[in-house]
Amino acid sequence: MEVLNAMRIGVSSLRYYEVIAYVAILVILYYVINAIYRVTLHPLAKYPGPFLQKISDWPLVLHCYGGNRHIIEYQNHQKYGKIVRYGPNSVSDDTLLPSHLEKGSQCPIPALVQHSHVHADNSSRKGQHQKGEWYKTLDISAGAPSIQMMIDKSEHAIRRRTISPAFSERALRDAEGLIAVNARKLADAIGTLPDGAKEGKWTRPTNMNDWATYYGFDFVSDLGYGRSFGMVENKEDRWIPGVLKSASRFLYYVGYLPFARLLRPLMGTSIQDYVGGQSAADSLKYTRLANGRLAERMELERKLKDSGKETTRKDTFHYLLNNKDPVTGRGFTTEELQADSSLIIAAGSDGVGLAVSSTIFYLLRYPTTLSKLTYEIHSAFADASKIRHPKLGSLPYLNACVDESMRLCPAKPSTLPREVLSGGMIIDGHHIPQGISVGTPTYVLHRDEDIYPEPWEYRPERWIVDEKTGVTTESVAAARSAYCPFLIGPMNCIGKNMAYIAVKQALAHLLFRYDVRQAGDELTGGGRPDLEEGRRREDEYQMTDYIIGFRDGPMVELKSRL
Ligand code: HEM
Repeated sequence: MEVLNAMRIGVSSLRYYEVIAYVAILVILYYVINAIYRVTLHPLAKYPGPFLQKISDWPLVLHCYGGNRHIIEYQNHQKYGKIVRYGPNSVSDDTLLPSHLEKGSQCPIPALVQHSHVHADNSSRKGQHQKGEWYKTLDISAGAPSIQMMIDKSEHAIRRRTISPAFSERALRDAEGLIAVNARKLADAIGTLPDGAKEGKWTRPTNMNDWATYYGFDFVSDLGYGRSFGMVENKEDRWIPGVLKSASRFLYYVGYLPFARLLRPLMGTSIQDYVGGQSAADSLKYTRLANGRLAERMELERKLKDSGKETTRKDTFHYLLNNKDPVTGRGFTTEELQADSSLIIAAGSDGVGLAVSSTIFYLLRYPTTLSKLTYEIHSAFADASKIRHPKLGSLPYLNACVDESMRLCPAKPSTLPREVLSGGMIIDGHHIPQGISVGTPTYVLHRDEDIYPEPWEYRPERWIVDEKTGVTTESVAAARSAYCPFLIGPMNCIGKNMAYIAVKQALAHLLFRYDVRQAGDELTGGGRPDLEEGRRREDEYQMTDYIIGFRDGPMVELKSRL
């Protein structure tokens, strides 16, 4: 008691600035001791990585904020090797297991794609992992998790079963007609650019990425809600892609903030309109937009039911509003539907936009490839109305061009975090303990020169077995097995087949209708010598990584071929 009294007297006799100084010293001491622990006794202490990233998560937050995380990850793996510690509790692994290659395995699966993206269903199995904490901030504003946020595997499986009919073979067959309408509108709209209408004239320069992005949003909303945004034809809604980009940046870095869990309860409230800058406000604006789209669609469904009519068009939300999980009988709550509404617009639109604009960039950079692809498309279809599957899906060069674009520009280029569960897991012979975040950076993996010789080159031929080019069955199998723009396993992209159709429809319609050339002396959209290190390759289409790869350019001109 006396001691306590003495302490109280001691503290009360301190001046306020002395108290602040002592508190500051204690805080600094805490961080210094923590940093020393993280580089000495911490279970990840032996793994190489940049010093600041070993002791703090703040560099990662800055990389996400700056949009260059994929580039930093590439540089780190070049410098430190296959396993890199990129945060106090996080490691990434970028290469194939050498043992698989030596054995000449048909399916040399990358170390962490195998472990972290293909989830283990047996909960007692060693090597268990689940999606990391970062996922908890995605789509959080809706008040319930979206399917992508579902961390618990059995809960995810229920959600996936319920959503699956919207992406089934049958749904895809119905979808292609609608996607083709959107692709035709894209080609029509580009043709009405000034000058292009006059026969034999090139259009004025236009930004291919803008058009590809409008198309991505239009097809996703048409397919999702039965009503297109109409961005290709009208300017009214063209503000939406900018808001999504800004919102995406916000959700990216906020999810990695060391105090993210304290912020989560505030997310989705009007506080975001005032605190957190423009991107926080945009995140809320985007949520309201997605909620609004859903509310309209729910109202339509209600009216249809009241009138006893069946919908003639089965869009994605027709399935989501009416489906129940066949095993548990559970349907979706409104909050879950809102979260999936935000997810589906974001997941579908920019991924497809990126694949289309990056393909056009690389085709302009490689004129022989452009000629070969144009020839293939023209030989396959007598007129634009015939551009449909199964023929569209069977064009080997088009398939190879699309795969090569997504190899170089995967829509989610950086490490997607997976958390190791109890029992730990073994990666490349290393035991990684529980609680550690692991993952594979797709951008880095897709540039592994053992699997993709001359990895920076856009070479669709690497996907086609051909004696003349020296591409063997084995090399194509190796390239395929490490290829993961949609990830691998039960939590991969459910819209993968739809995305392929949308990308091929757009490219086929554009190249069928037009000759395309770069506008001006330089091909825009690539790296430049005056940019930061890692962004200086003129032949590499540049992405700004805010979860999804955002981009600009190329500026193009088009001339009608018909
Ligand atoms: C080229 C285009 C696309 C690419 C590269 C792509 C890529 C991906 C990736 C990598 C994931 C996993 C994300 C994670 O685990 O964090 C994912 C998930 C997802 N994607 Fe896509 N996507 C594309 C287009 C689409 C389209 C068109 C749709 C729907 C219309 C869609 C719907 C979804 C959904 C719903 C998920 C969550 C799946 C789940 O958690 O079970 N995506 N996508």
